[in-house]
Amino acid sequence: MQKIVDEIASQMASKTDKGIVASYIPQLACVDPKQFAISVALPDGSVYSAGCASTLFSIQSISKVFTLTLALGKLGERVWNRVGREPSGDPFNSIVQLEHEHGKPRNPFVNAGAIAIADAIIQGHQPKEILAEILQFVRYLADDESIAIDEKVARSEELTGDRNASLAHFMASFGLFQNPVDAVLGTYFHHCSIAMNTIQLATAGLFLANNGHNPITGYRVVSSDRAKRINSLMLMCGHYDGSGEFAFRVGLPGKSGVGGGILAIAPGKASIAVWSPGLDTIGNSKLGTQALELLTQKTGWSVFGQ
Ligand SMILES: NC(=O)CC[C@H](N)C(=O)O
Repeated sequence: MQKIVDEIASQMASKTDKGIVASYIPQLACVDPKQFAISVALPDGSVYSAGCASTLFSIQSISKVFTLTLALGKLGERVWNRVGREPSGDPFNSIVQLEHEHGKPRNPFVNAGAIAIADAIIQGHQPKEILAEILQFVRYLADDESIAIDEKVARSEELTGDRNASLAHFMASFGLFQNPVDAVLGTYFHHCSIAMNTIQLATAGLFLANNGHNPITGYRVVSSDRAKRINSLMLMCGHYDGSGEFAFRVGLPGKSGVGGGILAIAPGKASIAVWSPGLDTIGNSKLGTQALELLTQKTGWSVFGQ
């Protein structure tokens, strides 16, 4: 495995088109687009990495996998009263579907869906308490107490978050929110601003590759049935309107973030984190996708067959 990840990192280093760094969140535009990292965590707890695997990056929408998992734990099937489970076929921050579908987002991974999930998990608590709980959950999954929120990124998102505020207020106008919109948005912006490296992220995803069981701590995080369902949502919706292309090229459940990270799950085999900040036109990591495509070609990992 070490040889495979080393080969992938050296092939990615030679690519000239590394995509474009997200600029609508100004703090993300400051990141050097030449960076690349990959970590592959196996169910026996071993992790194989190449590139700048200990460099922290903004996990952005990958955090939506963790908040969905928490929401399912707190609300069970009632989560599906708040969000659907269908691919949107629209950009992550699109507002059009929301009007047709009376304020209920298509899935928990588009921005509107994740904002609705943030509202669902606050349950009358202070946003600070919920953020502490989200962070504690991610630290537990990654087995790393050092994971934190990048306050500069959170502030940058808040200052430029008009689109997300529009989505939130629009949903609230249907009477769907249980908490003040500002509290919900603050929670959402902050969980998107969690900073992690690929080693931590690949480790945090292991429960999804291991039937809901965290092989490092020995604890069950979710039932195997729930892990299967989270994986299916990642496959169908994890890359927004690029989900079909990602399934076609990579063949694994995956969740991307505009920070350039992708968490991909090969059920029963591995949890993989890649990071390269340059994005394609849809907002998914350009080299990250290419690296995962190469990895699945080399390993034969795919949920669709060898
Ligand atoms: N695709 C993403 O990673 C988007 C998340 C980002 N925080 C936003 O709200 O726009």
